[in-house]
Amino acid sequence: MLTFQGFSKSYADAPVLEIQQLTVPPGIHWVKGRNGSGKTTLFKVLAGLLPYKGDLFLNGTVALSQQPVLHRQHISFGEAEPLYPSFITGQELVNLFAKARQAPHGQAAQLAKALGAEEFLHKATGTYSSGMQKKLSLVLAFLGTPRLILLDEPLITLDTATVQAMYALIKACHGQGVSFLLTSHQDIEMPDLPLTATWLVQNQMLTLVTNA
Ligand SMILES: Nc1ncnc2c1ncn2[C@@H]1O[C@H](COP(=O)(O)OP(=O)(O)OP(=O)(O)O)[C@@H](O)[C@H]1O
Repeated sequence: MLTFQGFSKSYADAPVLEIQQLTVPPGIHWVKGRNGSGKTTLFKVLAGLLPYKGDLFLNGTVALSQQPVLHRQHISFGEAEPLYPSFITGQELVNLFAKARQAPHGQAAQLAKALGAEEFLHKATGTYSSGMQKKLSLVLAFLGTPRLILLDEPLITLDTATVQAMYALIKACHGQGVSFLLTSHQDIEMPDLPLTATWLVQNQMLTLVTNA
């Protein structure tokens, strides 16, 4: 699903990630690592938000650095602590993302309903609680037809019902061939999620810990 070749990421002269050759297969992957190990940096690179060296391929063919439009259509990213311009409404953001990602008709409303966001999307995001911002970020992450969804700390600030709704969405998308990379500091039980593998970001590398 995701192939790294001679990949590295540094901030100024400080190396954070160095992955010479690695292929992550399709599926649902849990990415673990200590604070500051490089998980968010990895996700931001994969989401096309940060520059890097080397090559990254999605499904063997899409070279992410050379096909930025396809890249953003195929990989979406839900940030750990999303922040939006306070004056814009959730619905305006949803409409923007739906258009940019060519989301199927009706998908945005379905996602908003499933994640319990429909009752507040008409309000400006500056009025949202952190849980409401998180729900909006999940709606945006699932919009369109991404092949890989990156969810950084998806559990933080979500209530129990929304966590279950998110698991159901992950499971449904996985059934349609979508892959996921998830991070979490909480050792949570995910009995309903068919986890493919667990990875560790450590010493600048991404290392396989367990195959499910
Ligand atoms: N914008 C930046 N400029 C310089 N260094 C940065 C920047 N962002 C992150 N770093 C550094 O990169 C390293 C990895 O940070 P990153 O945020 O990716 O870690 P993380 O594994 O997501 O951590 P956490 O679990 O605490 O969220 C850290 O040493 C951090 O100080």
